[in-house]
Amino acid sequence: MKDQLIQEAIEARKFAYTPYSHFQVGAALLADGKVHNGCNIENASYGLTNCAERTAIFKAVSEGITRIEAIAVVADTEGPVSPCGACRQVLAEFCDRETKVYLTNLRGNTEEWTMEQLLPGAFQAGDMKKK
Ligand SMILES: O=c1ccn([C@H]2C[C@H](O)[C@@H](CO)O2)c(=O)[nH]1
Ligand SMILES: [Zn+2]
Repeated sequence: MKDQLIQEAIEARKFAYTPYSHFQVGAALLADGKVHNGCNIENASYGLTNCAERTAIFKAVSEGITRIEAIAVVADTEGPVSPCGACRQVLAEFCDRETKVYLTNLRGNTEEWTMEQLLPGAFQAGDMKKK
């Protein structure tokens, strides 16, 4: 599954809309036995850019998934790509602490992280419960 997710992320990356940064990113996640992918989508108002990870997550959630089983992210970086803080927080909403996150690049340098390693002590819904 790891290799399939990476391959699907590489494919999705080709659709990245990046006229400003020219930095293409792809992501692919497994949920309920199905793979959902996404690419980064930039905007002339730069701050409205949506990263590949969040595109894949939002696409999957809008098709009814509730938990992510694994996710791969790829870019043409020196080492494995490193997801931004916003994406780490959004991932934390739909991943368990032990969910595998495969970070890689086009040269095949791959690291396996867990959600807990990616965002230790993430703020989650349960934290809003009053004692
Ligand atoms: O993990 C990452 C890091 C960056 N980007 C995008 C956002 C922007 O389009 C471009 C440069 O930051 O890369 C992602 O999609 N995912
Ligand atoms: Zn991001």
